[in-house]
Amino acid sequence: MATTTMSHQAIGSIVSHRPFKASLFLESLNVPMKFSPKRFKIEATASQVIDNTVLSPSKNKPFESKKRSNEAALILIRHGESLWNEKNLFTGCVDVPLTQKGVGEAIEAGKKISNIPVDLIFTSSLIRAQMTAMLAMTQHRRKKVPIILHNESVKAKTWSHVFSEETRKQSIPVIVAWQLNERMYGELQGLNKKETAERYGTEQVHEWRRSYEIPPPKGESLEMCAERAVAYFEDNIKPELASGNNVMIAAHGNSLRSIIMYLDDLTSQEVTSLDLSTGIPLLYIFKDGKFMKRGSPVGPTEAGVYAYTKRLAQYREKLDEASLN
Ligand SMILES: O=C(O)[C@H](O)COP(=O)(O)O
Repeated sequence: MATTTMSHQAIGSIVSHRPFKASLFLESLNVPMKFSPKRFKIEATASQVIDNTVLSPSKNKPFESKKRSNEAALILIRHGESLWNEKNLFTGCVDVPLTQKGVGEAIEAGKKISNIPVDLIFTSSLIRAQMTAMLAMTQHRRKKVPIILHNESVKAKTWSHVFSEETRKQSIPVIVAWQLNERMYGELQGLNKKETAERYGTEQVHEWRRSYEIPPPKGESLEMCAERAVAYFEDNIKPELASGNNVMIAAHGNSLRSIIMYLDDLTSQEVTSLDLSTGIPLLYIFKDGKFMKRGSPVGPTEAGVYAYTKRLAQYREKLDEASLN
């Protein structure tokens, strides 16, 4: 699992973000709600949130929806713990499944976002991200069925066609994109992270893992990973958000770091101290062409905190609780 490596300054700037302004988001969906001042409790039900979204046919996806709202939610989730996270091995593009703990993290992440409408899911082509997306959706209040689209060949597409409009409406298309894969870790894939640090030095390994420009031997730098991941985001995901579709992306530590760098306008220096925990969902609202970070929801009926890591989320929660006592 990833550890927190944010500098104090960076932590200060992140934890100082105000809690998730669900009001703004829900108001835009015409959801009647009451906030209790304590913990900003949202009393709108999930069905109110979902039912205020209007389904309609659309462009290239079979089950798309169109909103009355000019806002859309974007949820980012790094996959839960994988079997190689557990063993502390560099994984990169090696396709490793989740551990039991990772399964639990994905389910917990799903509970936190269970009230946020999801119209489209993007995942990498790696099983750990796909498992995370699917497990998270088992917790969703709306109980729509996530269905992986198979557009890799005409046959795959025709053979997986759904013939009922009603069934399609009760489904969420899942789009698999290799561009969202973890950065390719080159000759580090399969090596133990601690042993590699002992062999090459902590500083060198930190540079390979966290710097923007420096690639690991025969692998991708974060910059190279960003070139494909951010281009994919701009070409395929942003237009969906712009047309009002609520999107969830289940991907990886570094493909998401590069997307967050783009969304939060981080410099290549700032991104070196950005580390993501497994299974912490992050919510953004896309409105008027801009991304606003809203937080990591702490529970389906509660406001969130803005935190990239579990430790920061817990820290922020404690601060919030202390300020209310
Ligand atoms: O590919 C891996 O090993 C991890 O998923 C991410 O690696 P990192 O912790 O070095 O970013």
